[in-house]
Amino acid sequence: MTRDEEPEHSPNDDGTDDRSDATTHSDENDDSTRSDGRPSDTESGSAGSDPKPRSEPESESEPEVESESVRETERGSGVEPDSTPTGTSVADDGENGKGGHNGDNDAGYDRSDETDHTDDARDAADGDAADHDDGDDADHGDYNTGRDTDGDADVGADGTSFNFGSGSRSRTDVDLDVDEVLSDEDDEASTGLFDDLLSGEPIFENKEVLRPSYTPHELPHRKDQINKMATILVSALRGETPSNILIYGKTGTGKTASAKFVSQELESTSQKYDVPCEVEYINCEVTDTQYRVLAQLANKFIEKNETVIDDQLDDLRDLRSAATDDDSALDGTEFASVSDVDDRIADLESDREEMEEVPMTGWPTDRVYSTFFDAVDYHERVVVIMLDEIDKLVEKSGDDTLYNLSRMNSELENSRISIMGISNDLKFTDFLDPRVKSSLGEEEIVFPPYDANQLRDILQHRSDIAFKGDALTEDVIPLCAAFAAQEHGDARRALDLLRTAGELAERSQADLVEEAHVRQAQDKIELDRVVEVVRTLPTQSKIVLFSIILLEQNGVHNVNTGEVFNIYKRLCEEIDADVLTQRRVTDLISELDMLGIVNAVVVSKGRYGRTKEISLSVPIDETEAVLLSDSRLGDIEDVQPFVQARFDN
Ligand SMILES: Nc1ncnc2c1ncn2[C@@H]1O[C@H](COP(=O)(O)OP(=O)(O)OP(=O)(O)O)[C@@H](O)[C@H]1O
Repeated sequence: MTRDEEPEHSPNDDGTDDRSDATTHSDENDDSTRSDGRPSDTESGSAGSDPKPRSEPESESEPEVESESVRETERGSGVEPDSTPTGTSVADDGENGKGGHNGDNDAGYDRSDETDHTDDARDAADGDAADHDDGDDADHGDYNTGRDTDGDADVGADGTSFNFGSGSRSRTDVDLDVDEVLSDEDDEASTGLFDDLLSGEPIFENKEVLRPSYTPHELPHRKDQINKMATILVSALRGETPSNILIYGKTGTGKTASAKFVSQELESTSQKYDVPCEVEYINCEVTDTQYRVLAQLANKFIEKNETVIDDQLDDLRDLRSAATDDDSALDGTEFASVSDVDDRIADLESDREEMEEVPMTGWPTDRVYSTFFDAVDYHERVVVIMLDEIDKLVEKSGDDTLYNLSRMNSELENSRISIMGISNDLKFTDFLDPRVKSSLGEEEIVFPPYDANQLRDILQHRSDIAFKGDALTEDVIPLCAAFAAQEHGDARRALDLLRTAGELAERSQADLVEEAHVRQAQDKIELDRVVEVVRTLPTQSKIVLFSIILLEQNGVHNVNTGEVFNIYKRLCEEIDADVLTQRRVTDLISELDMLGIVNAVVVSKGRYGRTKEISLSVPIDETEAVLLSDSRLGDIEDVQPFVQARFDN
């Protein structure tokens, strides 16, 4: 029945991959560097061209260690300010010594302005003492001010109480009050590191609304697209089949958010008017084979059918017991007798029993298809199947799924389906069978990028819910909007920037989010991107990049391909990797250029011809750290000597 009846035993059929999986580097690429004579992906030209391999089997042991170190570096670069404005510890009575956090903890609050303690006092504090400290005692040599907040003695770690009333401290003034100690200990137990952080006035009212998972109720500047979708889909509420829709637009232009918004409205209106209409959403970046798409749909409909059957069975059993007592209960129903009701109950029970869930692997695709078909056609309804990132499905497994889905209506008896495909790749339809292409693209809706003013409106709407009143200085939203407008009008980027800026402000315990926080956020997001791109490069590209870094570290800037190739060869020998040709290395450098990791410019050298000058466009230390986190490059020991050796040549 289906065009493709091959079972698809995709390595991903375990249902475990997700977007993050899709960005980890592939083992296949690593294979390219083995010197065991096996065919090399990289040499064949495939590796290196895709910095984000999709849901292939991924190396699950992606090294985490170095990303930590990169994060450390970020902190060091001022991304996470490490001190608290003076006086913020006022509310911290008794907490300085908690768990050994004594003023220089790494949670972003620093009590260094009150560290004028004696060593003994510090010992006491470190030892989990109930050291009451009111935060404005920066200038005296005593452990505490005498403004003892509980009006009684303070107690050291060893159970000794200190009398601070005189402003001096003496171990001879031991005056231990056991109840006090115990009650102080109780206080200690109830306050701690997190209480301290929580006690600050948070900047956020509801941070969740800035996350991608949040579906906004208002979508400024998408009215036209939303109305067009609604105009097409309204026929579902009339029991007719809506045209298939293709939605295009660059990333972050609100395609998914708008489509989900319209779907929610459609479903709620269908409930209001009691019209059977359902929307099923599938993210094809995750569910990227025909088997998995059909299995997921089949299981969703089976679950819904079971609920419908259970409800009907409940009603029938009630009717049956009423009719057993009094025949007239059947008046006005389709049943003439109690035995008719029994027959219907038996039918439904057998239907329910036959509904078998599709396993995520193992069945022939044809069986999955027919199970899905039966499930969707079980009762009358209009179904809209929303295939987000539809291009990923086509790229991974061709257009068979779309072909089969788009032909179903001619065979379905009770139900009708309509497909809504969403893509940020405008060209993916070039790869479709012409019949699929024309059927799928009955209606097309384009989502243009947002400009800075539109992004500003979007941010304003969200920030009203996300932040406490007046938490943002007035330049924050325009700056986030301007940065994101440069990134092809990406609302996701704008929201990420705003959220990250808020988090940075919160971590530094600032009262307001300011322009500087947005700039730090921009740097942080950019660095995260670089780290991710570098981390997922094929090993050969990593070696080439590492060669460029080594040259730069040794003071050689604007290097040419020959120089890179020399170092590259030495590195390959060192880690026992295949050595590609210089021509191939030149290609890899061009790919790094396209990814924005290096800058390669062709310069004319007069009668010596033209040459490529290559320089690094990303932060050198962080990039090196990421490269060294690769287990193969991590094997490179003491690279310094041979870089120098190269210059000695
Ligand atoms: N007009 C808008 N108003 C409010 N929020 C928006 C708007 N447009 C986009 N967003 C938000 O921006 C983020 C990205 O939007 P969405 O996921 O819909 O983009 P997309 O076009 O589907 O991107 P991709 O192609 O990468 O999946 C989401 O958090 C979404 O809520």
